[in-house]
Amino acid sequence: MTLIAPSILSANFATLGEDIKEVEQAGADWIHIDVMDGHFVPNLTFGPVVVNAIRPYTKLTFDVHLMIEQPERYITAFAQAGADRITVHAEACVHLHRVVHMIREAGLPAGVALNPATPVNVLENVLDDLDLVLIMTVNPGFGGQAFIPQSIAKLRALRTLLQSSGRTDIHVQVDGGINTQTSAMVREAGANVLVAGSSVFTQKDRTAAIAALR
Ligand SMILES: O=C(CO)[C@@H](O)[C@H](O)COP(=O)(O)O
Ligand SMILES: [Fe+2]
Repeated sequence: MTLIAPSILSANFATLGEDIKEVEQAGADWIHIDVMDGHFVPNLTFGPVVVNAIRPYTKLTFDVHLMIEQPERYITAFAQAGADRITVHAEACVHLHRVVHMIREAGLPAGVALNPATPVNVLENVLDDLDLVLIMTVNPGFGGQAFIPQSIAKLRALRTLLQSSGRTDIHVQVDGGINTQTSAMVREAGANVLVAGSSVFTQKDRTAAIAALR
């Protein structure tokens, strides 16, 4: 089954709670929350205070995508603020194994994200502890960018790695440039969790937008 995770990066920040309720009613499975620090990526968004503020608006899974350096400094704070799962970037962690364990010790499923230029083999030694792999299909930092076509070959390489490791149960998430055209391609290549920002929030009919992606 394909899960759709609207990214609130493309929501209206002045009415964030209402936008979240609206996509929940429109059929969203998870709410994708992009945290950016202006260092790891050239953009700034929000921290645990905002996650805590929007928590009462939905019971949907809060899928927190940390695009920050040294994410280990903030795992506990996001867990306490209401994150249901946390994904960190392999490129942002000197001690990736330790950070993955910190997420699990906070009681949450752990994800690792890979930038477009990072090969899937960096996951080999942490795969046992993962619940999700996020293949970035754009360079992280902004919504509304074009899907990078090489991502398809990378998804296939990930599928081969998961099969050879006996971990076909791991969620394969894609993020960036997912729309009605690219969703079919990434699903065929093995993705089962589709993050979508602009292709959901720019549409008036969000129920139709989510259904079309699924
Ligand atoms: O993590 C990110 C961007 O770095 C995303 O989650 C974006 O929010 C996706 O936006 P669209 O490409 O779907 O507009
Ligand atoms: Fe994201």
